[in-house]
Amino acid sequence: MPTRVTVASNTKQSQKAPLLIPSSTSFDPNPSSSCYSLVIKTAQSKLRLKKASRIFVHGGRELTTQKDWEDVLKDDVVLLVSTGEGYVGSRTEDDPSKPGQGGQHADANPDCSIELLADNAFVDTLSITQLETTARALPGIVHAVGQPDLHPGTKFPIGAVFVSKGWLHPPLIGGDIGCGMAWYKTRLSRSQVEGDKGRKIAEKLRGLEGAWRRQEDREVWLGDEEGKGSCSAGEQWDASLGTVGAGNHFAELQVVEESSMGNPTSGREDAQHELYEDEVVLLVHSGSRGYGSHILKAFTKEGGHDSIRDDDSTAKEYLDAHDRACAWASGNRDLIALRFLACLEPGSWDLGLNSGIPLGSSLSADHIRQARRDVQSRRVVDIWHNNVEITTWPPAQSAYEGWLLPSDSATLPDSSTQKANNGDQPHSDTAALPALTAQKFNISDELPLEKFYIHRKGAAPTHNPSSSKPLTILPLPGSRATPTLILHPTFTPHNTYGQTNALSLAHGAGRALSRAKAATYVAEKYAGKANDLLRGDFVKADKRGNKIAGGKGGEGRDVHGGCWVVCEDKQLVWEEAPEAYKDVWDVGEDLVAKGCCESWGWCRGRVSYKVRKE
Ligand SMILES: Nc1nc2c(ncn2[C@@H]2O[C@H](COP(=O)(O)O)[C@@H](O)[C@H]2O)c(=O)[nH]1
Ligand SMILES: [Mn+2]
Repeated sequence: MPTRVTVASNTKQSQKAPLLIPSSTSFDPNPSSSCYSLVIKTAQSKLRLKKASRIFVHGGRELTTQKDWEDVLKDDVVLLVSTGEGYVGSRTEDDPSKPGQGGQHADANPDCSIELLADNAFVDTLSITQLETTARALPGIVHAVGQPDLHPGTKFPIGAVFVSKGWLHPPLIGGDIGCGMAWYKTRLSRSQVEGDKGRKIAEKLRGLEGAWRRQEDREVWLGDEEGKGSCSAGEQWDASLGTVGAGNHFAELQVVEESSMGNPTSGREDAQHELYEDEVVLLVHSGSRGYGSHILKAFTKEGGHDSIRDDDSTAKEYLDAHDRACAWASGNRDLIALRFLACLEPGSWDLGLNSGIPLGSSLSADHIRQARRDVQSRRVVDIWHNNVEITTWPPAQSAYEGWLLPSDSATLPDSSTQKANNGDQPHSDTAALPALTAQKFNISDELPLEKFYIHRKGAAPTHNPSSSKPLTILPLPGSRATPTLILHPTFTPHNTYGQTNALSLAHGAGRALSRAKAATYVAEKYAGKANDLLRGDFVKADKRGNKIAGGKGGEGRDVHGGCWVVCEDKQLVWEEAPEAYKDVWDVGEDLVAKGCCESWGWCRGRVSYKVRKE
């Protein structure tokens, strides 16, 4: 019987061709009638790899000897042909915790389904290779999704989702466990943040970098309502609670420019979880600061595990630590919001200011808990985009039947019958869930009990993981000077009720340029103008709300539409420039076209806070 294999390009693994290798073909690579020669010829003729010379299998093993071919050649194996370059993808061959044949983990699933949700959005081929190799090489992956914001990471792609069975993969979640985004309503009006007012507000954003209050107070902030448990990580890590952090974390004041959610006076009971035109909101993007990477280190290489079998006791330990970091990150976003609100709405949030209520004064735990409740009463939605979620799989159609179909979008459901959100936990957004669906939605009755794990490596969930109920809206941020779209997740036959997109959406526009490339390109383009790039009047909004950079010859062309940026780290000014990111409208359109969501409006950033050196 001939052996049925796939010959694929090592650098572009989606480029492939089937090949039948006759049983008489020699495993010894030297003769011209060898398996090696046949595969090389196929790569040359079918994949146009004229200089084809080396062959690998997933996991990185190179086929150079007769023994390699004997070990590896079997039906359905994928042979990756290189034109001299090394293996592209994650290597498993050197890792003793990953037994298997031919460098492939025994539980790897080379046939796992892989969806790429990008048609319009630019996607770097390296990220597609990373997506495919990760999906096929890591044990237990059953479905992988490249969101339209997919872009290359150090080893794994960002903007990706991996659903697994039997295995947990802490490195996929990465160090910023629980990173995510939360929107909060403010009482500011559009006119208070537009134009030069934005600059004045940016000036007011001070006292946001240092530690917040005392460790006892932070522990209460991170505690439960009864004061019985707390996700405090200890003083070392809690000291950074309430700070935005470096990289592309930010807290941004935005104006809702367009919304299809009516207006607050239309009597909606659950207006907290919807956004209306002209509202001014605060979008907070931050995670678990140093705490998450401390956890990752403890559970990876030095700790002896990269991927963990879910029946291993370490799996529970990791999940417990992960859940704490997620709760910590959520508490962090709430505290950042409190501190910002204290600057923005003076008088009401004194606990947010380190100078507001003297540290020594007796402050009851109730006072702190009340402040957290008050912040949560402003919270529209809070999501984690770096996390692992336990789920049943695939999503049951019946669970989402009756949920908004695209054609229903004009008529939003009456929320008067919906459960009020007391804001006591993240993701508790059920606002526009139709009463009909709310009654029908009983996930535990419908789904098999097998456990799967959704690993989100920079991807937003479509639902609240605690209740499994769909989220009403969630943010799709572009960059510090481009819009944030308001997405409404959908579950229809078009996206197989959330299976296609692995119950997830893009978490941002995603990088078009690596940090290194952006630093060189943007720094050159705006040489000597780092400070101008932070001015709201240096960039101009086009009709879709995207800003056209002032740049050479266009300096200071515009006054309206700009976002004032606080970023006292020059390197970040370059690395985080809007030019470094994909077009957020392309990303949104791809998700809509794939039936994964509807776009319900957009917000324009007016003041974006990254970092101050104080
Ligand atoms: N509205 C803003 N969006 C921004 C800003 N900086 C980055 N971004 C977007 O957020 C995501 C976050 O990605 P992550 O992988 O770091 O979690 C990123 O893809 C950008 O699209 C900003 O200042 N304002
Ligand atoms: Mn993030």
